Amino acid sequence: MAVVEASNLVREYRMGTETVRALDGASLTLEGGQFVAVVGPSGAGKSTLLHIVGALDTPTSGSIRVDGTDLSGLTDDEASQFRRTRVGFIFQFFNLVPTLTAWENVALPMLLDSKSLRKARPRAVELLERVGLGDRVAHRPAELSGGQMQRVAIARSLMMEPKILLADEPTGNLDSKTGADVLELLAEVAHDEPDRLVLMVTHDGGAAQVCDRVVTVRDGRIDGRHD
Ligand SMILES: Nc1ncnc2c1ncn2[C@@H]1O[C@H](COP(=O)(O)OP(=O)(O)OP(=O)(O)O)[C@@H](O)[C@H]1O
Repeated sequence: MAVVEASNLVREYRMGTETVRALDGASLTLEGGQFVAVVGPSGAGKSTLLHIVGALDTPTSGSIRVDGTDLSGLTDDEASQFRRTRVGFIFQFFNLVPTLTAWENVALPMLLDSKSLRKARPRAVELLERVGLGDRVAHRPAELSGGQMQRVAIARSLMMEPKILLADEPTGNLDSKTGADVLELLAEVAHDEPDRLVLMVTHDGGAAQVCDRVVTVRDGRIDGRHD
């Protein structure tokens, strides 16, 4: 079963009397076990697409199913539960909590799910080992490099074992060597589990080399083949 099935997505934003069409009939089907890059000109609708796939935004029309769930039918509470438990998010500026250690940041999704942070420690440490940071579990974000902070964020995105990871410009704040290492790690993570999909919006020219598929968004539509 496809992890993402988007059909004819339209997203309009009202700006006073103007209407901006961020997505204009975007259709896309993505299977798991892949690392997919979303590229395209600035303003094309890439982030809007990613936000709809992550249930952070809802389309004006069209249908979207992610990991078997029809997102258009969710209440606000169900959408927030979906985001917390079924999707991992990775951002350009890492979004780590500065006062928490690396392992606490990784374990945080469990706390939000009413589980104790301490109980989640073994799994958080295991995930930090997985991303090459077994010797940094007690460091706070300020004591880590940019690349290390992004690795912590990747470990955190895996905490709830989601089938889909969404990354918005994950290398945008890293130098090219560190960025290449992070792309390599994301590719490994996508291939670790047979059904896992890593979907990444990027302007990084190195992405095409490590990604299994590159999807181009132009004027709110997916260019070319979309199945
Ligand atoms: N919340 C919003 N309110 C109004 N317009 C918006 C909003 N979000 C996005 N847009 C508009 O929708 C269009 C698509 O934006 P989006 O952020 O998806 O593009 P993008 O391809 O991710 O661009 P970039 O590469 O510059 O990040 C743009 O014209 C943008 O100005």
